[in-house]
Amino acid sequence: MVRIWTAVIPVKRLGAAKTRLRGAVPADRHPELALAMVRDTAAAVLAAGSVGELLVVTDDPLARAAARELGARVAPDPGGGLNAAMRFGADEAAGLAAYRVVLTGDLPALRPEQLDEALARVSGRAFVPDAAGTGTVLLAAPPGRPLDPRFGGPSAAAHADSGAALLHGDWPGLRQDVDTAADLAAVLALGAGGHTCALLHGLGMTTECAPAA
Ligand SMILES: Nc1nc2c(ncn2[C@@H]2O[C@H](COP(=O)(O)OP(=O)(O)OP(=O)(O)O)[C@@H](O)[C@H]2O)c(=O)[nH]1
Ligand SMILES: C=C(OP(=O)(O)O)C(=O)O
Repeated sequence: MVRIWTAVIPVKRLGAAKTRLRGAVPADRHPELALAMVRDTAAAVLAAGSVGELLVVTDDPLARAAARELGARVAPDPGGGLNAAMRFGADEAAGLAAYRVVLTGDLPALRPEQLDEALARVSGRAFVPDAAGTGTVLLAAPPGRPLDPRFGGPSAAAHADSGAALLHGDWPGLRQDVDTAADLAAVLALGAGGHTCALLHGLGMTTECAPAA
């Protein structure tokens, strides 16, 4: 039986987002890059067959508009940082009765089938580490189970220590979050989603864009 998940993506105000990525594109295009990555992540999540609904938790007006345009629901940022936003989206806005999965909004090479495959392997509370192995890109909780997110810093170890199961699989697009300019190059090599690729193409940073996922 295919389980249908409610996905949650938290998004920081774009003007304050992705500070470690600053300098990868001209400063006046930086918020656009952060938004393009959110758009590509959200579009791939919404295209996943096992996702029934996407909830974007943000106070950013442009991110709210983009999320709605894609067909996502929007919830306000409760304040208190990343984990508070994830907890609010998953356990309160979506509700404990749902199958819930949170993803970071910086996965522009995500492919829907990689997310479907990862979600199909979830039993209990579970997570997917990022490409570096230290951070987390996805945390899932089954009905009745609080999400208990521990993102920020070396969160893969924190999630494992909290009893979440580590999901194994060949999901390069899912794992490749973008924190630095080197991550952006990795995403281009994997095939960035349409919004991110178009922006980077316009800046002369890549010669071609594959069709969006
Ligand atoms: N709603 C909400 N989302 C957040 C908050 N802090 C981070 N996020 C989001 O959480 C996800 C993962 O965060 P990070 O990869 O650390 O992104 P970041 O904080 O923009 O990046 P740095 O400034 O480089 O640390 C991204 O989708 C962020 O937009 C917050 O306080 N509220
Ligand atoms: C917030 C996190 O991501 P990053 O370190 O990639 O910003 C995390 O992995 O917990």
